Amino acid sequence: MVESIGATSLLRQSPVFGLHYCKNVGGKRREVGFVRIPRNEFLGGKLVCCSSLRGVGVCRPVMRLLVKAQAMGLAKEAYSYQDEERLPRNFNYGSDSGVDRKPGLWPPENRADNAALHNPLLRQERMGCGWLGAIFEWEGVLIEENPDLEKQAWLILSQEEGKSPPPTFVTRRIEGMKNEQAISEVLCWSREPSQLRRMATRKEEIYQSLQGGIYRFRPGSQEFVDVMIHYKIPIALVSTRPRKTLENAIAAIGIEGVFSVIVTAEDVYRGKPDPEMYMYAAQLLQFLPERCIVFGNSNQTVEAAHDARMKCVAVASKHPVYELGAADLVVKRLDELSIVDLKNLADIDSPEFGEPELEMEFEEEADLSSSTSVATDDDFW
Ligand SMILES: Nc1c(NC[C@H](O)[C@H](O)[C@H](O)COP(=O)(O)O)[nH]c(=O)[nH]c1=O
Ligand SMILES: [Mg+2]
Repeated sequence: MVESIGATSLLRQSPVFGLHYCKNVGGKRREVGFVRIPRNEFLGGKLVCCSSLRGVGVCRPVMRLLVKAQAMGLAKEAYSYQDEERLPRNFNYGSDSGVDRKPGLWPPENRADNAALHNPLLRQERMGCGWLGAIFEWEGVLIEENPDLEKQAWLILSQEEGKSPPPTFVTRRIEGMKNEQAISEVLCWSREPSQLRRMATRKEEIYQSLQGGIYRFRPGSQEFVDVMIHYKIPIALVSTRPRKTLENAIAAIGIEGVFSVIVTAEDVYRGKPDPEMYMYAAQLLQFLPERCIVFGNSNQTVEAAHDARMKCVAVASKHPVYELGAADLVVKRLDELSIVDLKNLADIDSPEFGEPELEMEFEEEADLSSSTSVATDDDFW
C-alpha cells in the first residue's frame, strides 16, 4: 500500500522526509505529499506520536504504517544501544563473576575494584591510584630516539681505540647495558676499571655530540605523563644514560619536577637486562615491585622488569610490535593506555589489599585458685 522514498538522517537513522503514495478505493495510486515525520518519543516502550502528522493530509492507513515503521526503527535502535554500548542485562558487578565481558563494554573491567569487599575504605583505596608506581625509560618511550646514533657512537669509539668495528649482532647484544658493562663483558676491550670508565665516558661524549642536545616528546607521551600527574601516580625515570645528560635533557624539554625518582647509569652496577635499575627505582619510590609498571621499548627492558617482578608495557618505537610479544602490553603510543589498563596490570591481589582476617582474642583466664589475695570492700573504693 505504501511506498516511501525517504532520506535517512545520519543521526537518528530514521526517515526525515519522504514522498508517500496510497491507493484509493478504486486501486488508483494517489500521491499524498511530502511528509516530514515529526520526532517521536519512545517512552516506556510506547510510541507517542505527535498530533501534527494528522494535519498534513496523510490517510489513516499510511499514518499507521509510518508510525509502525518508526516504532520498529526506534525499538531496533534502543536494542542495539543496549546491546553494544551499555551493560548486558545480566551484567554482574562482582569482579569474580566469571562473566565473559565483550571487549569494548563500558565500564571496562577493573580488577582493582572488588564489589565483594566489605570494607568500604579498602575498596576506595583500591579504586584510587595511590598504590601504583610508574617507571619510565627515557629514550624511545618518553622522547624520540634515533637508534643509528648509538651504533655510530660505538663505531667511532672503536676507531679511536684501534678496535675492530662491532658487528650489528654485537651492538644489538649491548642494547640497554651500561657502557662499562658492554665494553668489558661483550666487546671485551678492557677489564681495567679506569680504562672502562674512560672509554664509557668517551662513548657518551661521542653520542652527545651526534645527538646535538635536541629532545622531542614521542607523540602521546606528554599527554600520558599529564594523566599520570593528574592521578598523582608517582613516576620514576630510569635510563642507562649518565645523570648529567638526563638532567640536561629533562630541563631542555621542560619537565623538571615531574619525576619523583631518577635512576641513572651511575646509580647501578648493571644495566638491562639485569633488574637492578628497576628494583632500585621501586625501592626509592617505596613501592612493592609488584605495584610498579615499567614502560620500555626493548625486550631487554621486558626481561629486566619481569625479573624485578614488575609488569612491562612495551612501546613499539624502534622495535616492531611483533618483536615485543613478551611484554604484558604493547602499544605504539603511550596515550593508547588508560589508567584502568594500568590497574589491571599491576598486582592488586597481594596480601595488604585483602580484608583483614578477624583475629580471635584470647583473654588469659585469671587463675583464681592460685590467688592468695581476697577482695575486701576496700578494694572497690
Ligand atoms: N646498542 C644499541 C642501542 N643502545 C641504546 C641504549 O640501549 C639505550 O636506548 C640508551 O642507553 C638510553 O637508555 P633508555 O632507553 O633511556 O633506558 N640502541 C639501539 O637502538 N641499537 C643498539 O644497537
Ligand atoms: Mg629505550
